[in-house]
Amino acid sequence: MKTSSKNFSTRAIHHGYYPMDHQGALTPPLHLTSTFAFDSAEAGGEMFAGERPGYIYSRISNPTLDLLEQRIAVLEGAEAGLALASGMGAITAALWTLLSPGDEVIVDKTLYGCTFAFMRHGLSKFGITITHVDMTDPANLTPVISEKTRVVYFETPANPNMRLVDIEAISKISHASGATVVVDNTYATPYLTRPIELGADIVVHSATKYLGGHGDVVAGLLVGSAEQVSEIRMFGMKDMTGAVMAPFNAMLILRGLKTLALRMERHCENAQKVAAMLEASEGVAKVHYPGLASFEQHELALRQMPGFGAMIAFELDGGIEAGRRLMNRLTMIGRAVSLGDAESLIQHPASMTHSTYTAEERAEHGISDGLIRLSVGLEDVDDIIGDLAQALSDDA
Ligand SMILES: C/C=C(/N=C/c1c(COP(=O)(O)O)cnc(C)c1O)C(=O)O
Repeated sequence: MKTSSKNFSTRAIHHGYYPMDHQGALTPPLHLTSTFAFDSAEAGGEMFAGERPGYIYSRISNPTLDLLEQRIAVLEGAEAGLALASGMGAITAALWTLLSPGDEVIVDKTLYGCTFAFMRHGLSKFGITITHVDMTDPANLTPVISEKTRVVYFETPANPNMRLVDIEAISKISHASGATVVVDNTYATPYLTRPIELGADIVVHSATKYLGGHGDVVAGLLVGSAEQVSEIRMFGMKDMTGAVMAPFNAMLILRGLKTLALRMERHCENAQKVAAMLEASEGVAKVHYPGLASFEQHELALRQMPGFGAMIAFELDGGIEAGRRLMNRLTMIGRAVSLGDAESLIQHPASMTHSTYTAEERAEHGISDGLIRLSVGLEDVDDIIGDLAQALSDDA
């Protein structure tokens, strides 16, 4: 793996916190408070007016969340960050803030199921036009984007079929037309890709996944310019969604970030071996993993990702029935949605995470009925491979 951004782990562990400012406490204090007292009535009024810094109410800001927001911003190379209740909270708070009736959003052909539902069945109820473009070829964006395009949105790699989007190329075309580029960086994490450094404006995360990394919290994060983040905080989060992260969850994500680099190294190392084993296995029709030479966008993966992540999508010769048999035969790998946990997880997008798409929409958006999604965990890779091999063997 090529080196990631400089001092990534050191910043993930130390940035923004000095123990001697907190009675020497090595671990940052957990501010389990919903509200904050004011020195005086005047001070309170000045804080509400934005004339005096300070904390008012934890639906607006909280010291524990502040530290997490500073850390994710520095790791993503952004000016500012915002902690929210979930990935969907981050996505919806950003888009409710950026969009008004009559605006258009251009999205890639493949999105996580609930993001797709929010765009297609949520925003469209309020006069926002959603247009899907196959962004694997940036040239497809040029004829579609217009002065009405407020946001260009995509995931890279995309959940669940692993499509990559060239962040730099799409950002150039989007900015030439005055659109804001929002990238969902859940699959890659800032350890493998920093969209802001490649020209994107806003990055959103389901921190539930790799950033928390232990399957014990639902959370969201967002980074961007100080101005954009402040606007999303005070409008999209405080008023439009109320999607506030609990301080305890912020502490869990802060802890997850400390080992993110370590975990992504092992996740990637395991996934590369698992992808190679699947590709060589009888009964496996196709494996979609950016680190395989056979991956359609392998060249872009080499250019955009120093490591290829730990998500694999694959299809079996026997279609979904064989896929179900495989999943049901596994003894260690968990049959569960979500991803990025220490535990390896496997699921069937068409009937689970992407069941928000109709069958026609799935076909149109590159989510085949036979596709299986595997989140490669941190177990010993021989055990992951062994579980898959025994589950595949009875079908071979
Ligand atoms: C069950 C959840 C899955 N995903 C979620 C998800 C979200 C939404 O993130 P919250 O679940 O609201 O934290 C946003 N962006 C991406 C690329 C995601 O994969 C899943 O796929 O298995």
